[in-house]
Amino acid sequence: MMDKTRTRVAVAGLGAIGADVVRALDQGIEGLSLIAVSASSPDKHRGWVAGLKSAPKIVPIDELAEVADIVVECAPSKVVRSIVAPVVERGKTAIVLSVGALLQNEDLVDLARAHGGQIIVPTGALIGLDAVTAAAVGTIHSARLVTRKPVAGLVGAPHLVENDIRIEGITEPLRIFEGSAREAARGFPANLNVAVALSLAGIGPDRTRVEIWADPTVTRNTHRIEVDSDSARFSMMIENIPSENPKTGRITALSVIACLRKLRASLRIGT
Ligand SMILES: NC(=O)C1=CN([C@@H]2O[C@H](COP(=O)(O)OP(=O)(O)OC[C@H]3O[C@@H](n4cnc5c(N)ncnc54)[C@H](O)[C@@H]3O)[C@@H](O)[C@H]2O)C=CC1
Ligand SMILES: O=C([O-])CC(=O)C(=O)O
Repeated sequence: MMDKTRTRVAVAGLGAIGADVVRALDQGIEGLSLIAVSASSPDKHRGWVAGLKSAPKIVPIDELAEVADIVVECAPSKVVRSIVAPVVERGKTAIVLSVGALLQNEDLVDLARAHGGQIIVPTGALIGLDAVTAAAVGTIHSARLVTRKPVAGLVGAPHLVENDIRIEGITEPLRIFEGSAREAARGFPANLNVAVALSLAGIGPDRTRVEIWADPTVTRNTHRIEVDSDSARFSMMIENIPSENPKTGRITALSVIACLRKLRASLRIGT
């Protein structure tokens, strides 16, 4: 029987991030129960899901909000709206990984506000959002992100296709984009969530500057942030080991798990 004091969590998408988050919930996170998952091809995942201790239900994404208190979105950006809207409309919590999609669906935040729901964006593949959100309480003068990714982490991005920029076979680092976080999200919807996360933590998608390099000399997805504010100046770099999905760093799923642990933890560290 379900323990009513536990918060019911559902996970939408069982790819690189979602599968790790499901495994962690199944192994146990204080105060949380894994109740349901969604997959684009349920039959492919049925055996794996049945083998979990918690044996969550597999339901379509639009049913997750009914059965869970918290829904973790780990799916492609095009389905973010159909996952998040029903959750926040019910005054519940959505943890969103496809952060870039929030820029095309800004009203989701208004919807959450109107119904007492909440959208949580974990630090994900980035570093330092604790410091950025703290600095944003004061005044941030500038925020900049420089991303370097191996070619495999960038191929197929709309910005490259639309501008006929070929990166397969390059032998030296090539700067493929410079612009705002909003433009980066449009041009690299599956590769630059970090730019949008930084911008939402700091000075917004239009003032946050982004540079992207396709770099055949790196094996890791590398992000450097530089922030100048009236309380501190800082720069930080993270070098992410790609997961089974070359666009996604391994640390991203761990960031979600850390975020879930914080929800009900007796000791909570960090902003
Ligand atoms: N915030 C951050 O720092 C980061 C965010 N991301 C984003 O997180 C999201 C998930 O990333 P990954 O796990 O690496 O992607 P992935 O491609 O490995 O997994 C996505 C999964 O969603 C499933 N899916 C597609 N449509 C669905 C539907 N209608 N219902 C249920 N499942 C569906 C796919 O079959 C796939 O298994 C992506 O949008 C990615 O861009 C990725 C890395 C870092
Ligand atoms: O660094 C990573 O692994 C993922 C990334 O850039 C993103 O999705 O924004």
